Amino acid sequence: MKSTIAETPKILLVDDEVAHLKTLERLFLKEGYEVLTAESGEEALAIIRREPLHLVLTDLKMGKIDGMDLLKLVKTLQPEVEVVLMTAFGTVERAVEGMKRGAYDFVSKPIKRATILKSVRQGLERQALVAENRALKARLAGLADEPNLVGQSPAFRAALDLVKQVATSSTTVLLSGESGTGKELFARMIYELSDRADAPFVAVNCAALPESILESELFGYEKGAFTGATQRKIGRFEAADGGTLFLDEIGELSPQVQVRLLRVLQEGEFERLGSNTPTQVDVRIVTATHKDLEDELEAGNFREDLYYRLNVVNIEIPPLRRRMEDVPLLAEYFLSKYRQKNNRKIDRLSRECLDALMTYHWPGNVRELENIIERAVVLDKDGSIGLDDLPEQITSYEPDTRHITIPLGTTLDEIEKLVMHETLKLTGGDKKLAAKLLDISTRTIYRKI
Ligand SMILES: Nc1ncnc2c1ncn2[C@@H]1O[C@H](COP(=O)(O)OP(=O)(O)OP(=O)(O)O)[C@@H](O)[C@H]1O
Repeated sequence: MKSTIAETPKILLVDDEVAHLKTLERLFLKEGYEVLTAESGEEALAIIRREPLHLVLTDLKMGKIDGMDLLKLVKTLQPEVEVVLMTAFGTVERAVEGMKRGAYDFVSKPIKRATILKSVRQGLERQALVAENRALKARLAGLADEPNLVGQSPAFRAALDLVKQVATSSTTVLLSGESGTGKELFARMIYELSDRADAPFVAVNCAALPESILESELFGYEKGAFTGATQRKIGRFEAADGGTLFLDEIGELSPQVQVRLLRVLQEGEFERLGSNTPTQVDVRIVTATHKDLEDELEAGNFREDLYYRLNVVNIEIPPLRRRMEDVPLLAEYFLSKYRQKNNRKIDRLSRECLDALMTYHWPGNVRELENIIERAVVLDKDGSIGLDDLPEQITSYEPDTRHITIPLGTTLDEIEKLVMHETLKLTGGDKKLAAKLLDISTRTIYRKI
């Protein structure tokens, strides 16, 4: 059976017998694989560090880094890559030990063509299955567990864990995070997981209404309380009685409304506008802000006593650019959402499209990503979302050159070189300035170059 992998499989051959390595290379090239070769364990390690692979076929007995070492290194750096070991007479026991440590198979030298081809093909098939399984599981974990909150990154999970922890109490929660990070969704999640899930969830955006209207919206009014108050109206606090009131953009509250809110929090009661009789309510309050409320405290715009009442538990939702691992999951989620909604047949996001999404800095966070995928679904003509379906702000985005990403598994030596190189690029080749930034002497920088 031919391999079921869609991509061209990329395999690394490692053997210190050069003639043997060449024979193997020809054999696998003929099969249509992409083949990389290494004549030593050290050379192989350098490749494993930088190249995503599907399978490694390595001799067991080599110099300083042997096949067994490589097996462990592969399983550490690229755990999904399958390893097939080649053993000479007398090393079969080591090969069996290798299987225990995660090698897919071993073949004995002298190598028979049919045997090794079969072993590598099967190894590749398993690799593809494992990778696919993992992708599906990650997607399911993101989708099924919380129907509308998608994300797998540790930063996102930590915020979600906190939500689960506090949901069942009646504690006041302050959600902070940039615009579009999903604060409202988090508030709904707190509500859905709480004991109050059968009572109402009422959301008010404090920034959307002018002060006078906000006050009457929140607390309600009696007939005749002001011109136009032709009949009594209950406010959102009363509407949310027994349930949860979500106040979005809490940083926008006027001093007057802050005082009234503080009183509800302290005493569980308030008066409708135009009334002297207090109304009692039992409401759980969840608030959200994209502003830094501590700054607002310092600037005197927000009451300290109210801040401490609201901020009993603070859940910070990280901006999307700090959890880029979530971008592919969210993109897939929105693709399937808008594909269904618009009745479109689009099976995938192209590699280039995903790369572009992974490079962008997402100032508008998840909301921006959602809008972009919705637009792409509507614009798409060929059944696959490509670069041409993305707006210019994404395709022409130049990433910040002041940061570099270094994969784990890079040697300190290489890290040093990389940082020096990038710092010199940043200073336009000015070595003195680079030395200052790196906090080393100019002499050292010349020496290292
Ligand atoms: N983790 C997520 N999974 C799925 N959808 C998300 C997620 N986070 C945000 N969204 C979606 O992104 C959009 C913006 O989310 P939301 O309105 O909750 O953000 P917000 O932080 O309250 O924004 P603002 O501060 O501007 O009010 C919504 O359509 C929401 O459904």
